[in-house]
Amino acid sequence: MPVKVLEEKVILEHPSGSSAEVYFYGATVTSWKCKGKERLFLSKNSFLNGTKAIRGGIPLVFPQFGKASDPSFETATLPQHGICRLSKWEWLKISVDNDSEVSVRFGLADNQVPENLRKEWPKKFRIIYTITLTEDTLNNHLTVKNEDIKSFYFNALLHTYYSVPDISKVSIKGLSNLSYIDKVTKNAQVIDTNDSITIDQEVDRIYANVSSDEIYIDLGHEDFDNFILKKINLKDTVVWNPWIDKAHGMSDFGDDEYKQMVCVEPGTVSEYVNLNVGETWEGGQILKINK
Ligand SMILES: O=P(O)(O)OC[C@H]1O[C@H](O)[C@H](O)[C@@H](O)[C@@H]1O
Repeated sequence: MPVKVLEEKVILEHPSGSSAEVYFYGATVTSWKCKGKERLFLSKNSFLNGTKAIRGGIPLVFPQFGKASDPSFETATLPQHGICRLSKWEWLKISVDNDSEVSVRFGLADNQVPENLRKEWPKKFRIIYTITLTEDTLNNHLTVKNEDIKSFYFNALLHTYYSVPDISKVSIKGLSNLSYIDKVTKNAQVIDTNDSITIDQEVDRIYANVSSDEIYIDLGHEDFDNFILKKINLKDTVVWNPWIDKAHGMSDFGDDEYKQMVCVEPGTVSEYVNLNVGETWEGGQILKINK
């Protein structure tokens, strides 16, 4: 069977041997294996029982990235990163199943969000999340429909944790010579003139309005394929690694695990999308392994 529906998660299997796992909780993709290797990072300390957002894989951020800076804004009382990663999603079954791809769908409407979160953002909406697996790609596609009687604002982001063999060898290309907001130093605008981003300390950056739709994550290791990330209608990119002190401070993250991961997160977070009544917004990413 190319798709196994278990109690807590769905497993997609492609004839080539690639596979993916998606928890109903958060519709969080927790595993993507291809060519015999795990490509996503999932913390060994992550909660998987629905009591806390899953630490790893691809948590979904919506309708607020981080916390809103304006305390009077409509998303201001939501928890960090919003409601999607804290809600149990509906299984909308298999949409494609053939020799080249396996595709499944999950749904989340306002009335499926836990009551304590729903009251903090009482908008009517429906999200369809489509996950498609091929031999060497994973495609995550979101549609958000406004079913309210008023327009609403939102951020959306795919908080993707890549598994890396050694963070000191990783370089990220496609973001050089761009200004970013540095959340670590609280500097409003910084320009990195290096050809690529390397990580040897805590990194937490928001690159806004990135002109290229492709980002390359080079693992710098001959036994590991690199990644190409193609962004679809997601103009911003967040790069994050907690490094030593922040790693120690997270109960659901191993002290040394910062060496095995990097988050490269396409999203629309520098400005809110204003979605009119009855309208639908779409965005997503395609991850591809690349020699
Ligand atoms: O701990 P979480 O709520 O999952 O957030 C984890 C991280 O997410 C993003 O990458 C933010 O830019 C970081 O500031 C934040 O620390």
